[in-house]
Amino acid sequence: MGTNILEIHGLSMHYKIGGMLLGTKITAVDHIDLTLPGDKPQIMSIVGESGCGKTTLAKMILRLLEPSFGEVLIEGMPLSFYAKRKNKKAFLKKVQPIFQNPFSTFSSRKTVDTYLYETALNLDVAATKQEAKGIITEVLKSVGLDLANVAGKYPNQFSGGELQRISIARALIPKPRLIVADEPVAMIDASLRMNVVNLFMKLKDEYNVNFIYITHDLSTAYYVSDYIATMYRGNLIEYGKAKEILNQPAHPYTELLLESIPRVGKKWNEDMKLPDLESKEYGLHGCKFAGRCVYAKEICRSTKPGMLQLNADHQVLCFKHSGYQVAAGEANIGVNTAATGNHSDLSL
Ligand SMILES: Nc1ncnc2c1ncn2[C@@H]1O[C@H](COP(=O)(O)OP(=O)(O)OP(=O)(O)O)[C@@H](O)[C@H]1O
Repeated sequence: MGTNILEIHGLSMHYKIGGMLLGTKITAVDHIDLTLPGDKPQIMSIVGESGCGKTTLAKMILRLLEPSFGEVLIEGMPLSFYAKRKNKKAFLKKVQPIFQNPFSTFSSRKTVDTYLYETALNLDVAATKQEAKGIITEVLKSVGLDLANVAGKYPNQFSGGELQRISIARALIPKPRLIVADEPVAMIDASLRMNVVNLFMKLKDEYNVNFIYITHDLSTAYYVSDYIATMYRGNLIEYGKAKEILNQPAHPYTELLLESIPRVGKKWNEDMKLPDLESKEYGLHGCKFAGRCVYAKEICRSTKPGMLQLNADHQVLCFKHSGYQVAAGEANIGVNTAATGNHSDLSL
């Protein structure tokens, strides 16, 4: 068993909205624990609708945001290690980002191959420009492009799909252990999305690299993933092996999501209406999904569920699986039995 590629412990992010006095606090990521095993390269998708906290989680993994609480470890090393100036390069050699809009990744005034050479030389992957050229040729070939056709061109001379493939090639230059791709197909023509997603599957073995694929695009997520993490209003509500989640979704929200993926490129089912305002749901005391859940009982509204381990590869944040009992040491402490109504038999 290899070292876990990613471990997340009690990770939270609070944002303040509004002024110092009248402002409110939003918990965009709420005490998330998650482990991605490192025995073989994996693709883990983080799925959830707009505003559920996916980007905030990704930014914390990429060290672009400092968590309010908790920690992230990459191959056993806490991110705090990379905060030291001398270790910043080491982080970029291990973890690389791919962003949603490839046109904002590259400046319109610089040729894209300049970026590729800079990455190879600045991260000490190559000692000379000639050596860098060999590496760049190889990574571009891996994403189906030829250096001769890329060299000397500016971003606006490429399509979105081509430019995103160049971003992927650039991320591969240091042969990282983890690539965090935040909505990498969102700005690409629907017909080309599968090309990019298929590339992830090919590259994970070719480069022995793990991917975190953040997306609204459920069909590609379920197609490409080894692991799936579903988020809802800042909570990780289900996590586990993709096959198991596809065959036996345990959370009512994941069930709903699976019902809504008839075709590639499908986003969220427009019929899925929110009964509560988003910010109101964030502030709910119990399960954030209770207002939309057909199985919800009183306990779901009054008490925050704890993560329940269904088996070694599957966990869920839902009372349904514990027969609406509070799991010992899991649910939030200080459960008000009066608030839980007739659930006086709760085993805390
Ligand atoms: N800098 C910020 N200040 C205040 N609130 C923020 C900030 N960034 C994000 N939020 C809020 O935190 C919540 C989670 O946002 P986040 O962007 O992480 O979600 P997301 O799932 O990535 O959404 P999307 O798919 O639309 O990008 C949202 O309610 C959002 O409005």
